Amino acid sequence: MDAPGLVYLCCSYICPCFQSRSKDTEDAVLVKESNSVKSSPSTELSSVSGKIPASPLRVPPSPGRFSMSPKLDRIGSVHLTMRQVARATQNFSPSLKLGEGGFGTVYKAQLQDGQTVAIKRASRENSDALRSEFRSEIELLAKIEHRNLVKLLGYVDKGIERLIITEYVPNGTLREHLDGVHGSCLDFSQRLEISIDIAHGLTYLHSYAEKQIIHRDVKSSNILLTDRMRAKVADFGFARVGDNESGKTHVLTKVKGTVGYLDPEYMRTFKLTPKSDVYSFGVLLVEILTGRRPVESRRSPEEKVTIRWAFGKFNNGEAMHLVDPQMKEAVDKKIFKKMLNLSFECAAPTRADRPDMKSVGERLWAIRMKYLQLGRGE
Ligand SMILES: Nc1ncnc2c1ncn2[C@@H]1O[C@H](COP(=O)(O)OP(=O)(O)OP(=O)(O)O)[C@@H](O)[C@H]1O
Repeated sequence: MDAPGLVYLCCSYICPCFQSRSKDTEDAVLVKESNSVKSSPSTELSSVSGKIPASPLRVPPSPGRFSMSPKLDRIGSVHLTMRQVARATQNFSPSLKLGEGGFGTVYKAQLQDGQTVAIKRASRENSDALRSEFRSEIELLAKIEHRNLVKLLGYVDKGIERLIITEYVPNGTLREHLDGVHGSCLDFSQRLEISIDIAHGLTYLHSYAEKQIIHRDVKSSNILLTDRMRAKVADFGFARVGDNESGKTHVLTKVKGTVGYLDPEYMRTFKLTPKSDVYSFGVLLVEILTGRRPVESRRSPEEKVTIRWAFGKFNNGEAMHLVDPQMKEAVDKKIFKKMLNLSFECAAPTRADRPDMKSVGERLWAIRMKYLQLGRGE
């Protein structure tokens, strides 16, 4: 890491934003409920300063969101009636439940043509409040196609039911794999490939999608894995369209995201840019390398905030103490340090010090080259 980056990080960790969140945001935390015990709940923070409405229901239509198109129910390749959905999910059978998030419940479903899909069903009690989130997810997903992003297949909006049909990604979440829930733990090479996949998915959103998209909820439970351990970024419920076309550098908006992954500058200023995703990616990269969640509440105070703990160890020359003990193979010190360096740069407190997602992908790719050369004994 270059010196300025380190200086900024040091300042931040002496007085970390995790602890010194501006009072106005802390006073007005609107929590997007998460029933998942495994993942950190996504939250929505809103200013009470008067500049930004406190309630999501009072937010005026913003130019950053697409308007609801009447043809929306024709998007995607899968068009289902509620009766077909009921059949495909065996009446939303608990046995087909894949998981639960702030938006509702996700089911595995088998279509009549044999195709397996995932169906996200908005919870009834939240369906009105979450309607805009639902629309946001639909409209954004409909416009993207990339192998590292979960693909939207269809959508149903009938009466009180709101359902999103996406490709089914069969191998659980990244967090589950770091927890060893699926048997063997991820080895270093898998972690490196997964990091590259995530970086590529985010680069597409930031730089190559029809409109710039900021995900806003990059975290390990939103990364789904395929049978071949390729990663796909999921859950666009919080995604926002960026404002790069009009030449603006940021979008002014309520703070949404998940505690521990949230960009401190965005939390402080309400200014959202793709660099907020870069910050979350930095936190996620530390999680991938160490296996630890961004906030480990049961640990001693100096180890609670993983990135701060990791940065301290790294600066004390103890980088190799950070290797996830679940990784059984010997991890090359140089390669590991390069990855840590990159994660700290991404999680720099000031966004100007963070690289953009495209160069993060390129740097991970260069690390991969080095890693492969080492494996060949070059
Ligand atoms: N396309 C999919 N294929 C397979 N499993 C999925 C798919 N989408 C979601 N899941 C499963 O359902 C769970 C819940 O997903 P969901 O996106 O609703 O919530 P979350 O991201 O875990 O939480 P939150 O919405 O609060 O951030 C995921 O953790 C995952 O296990």
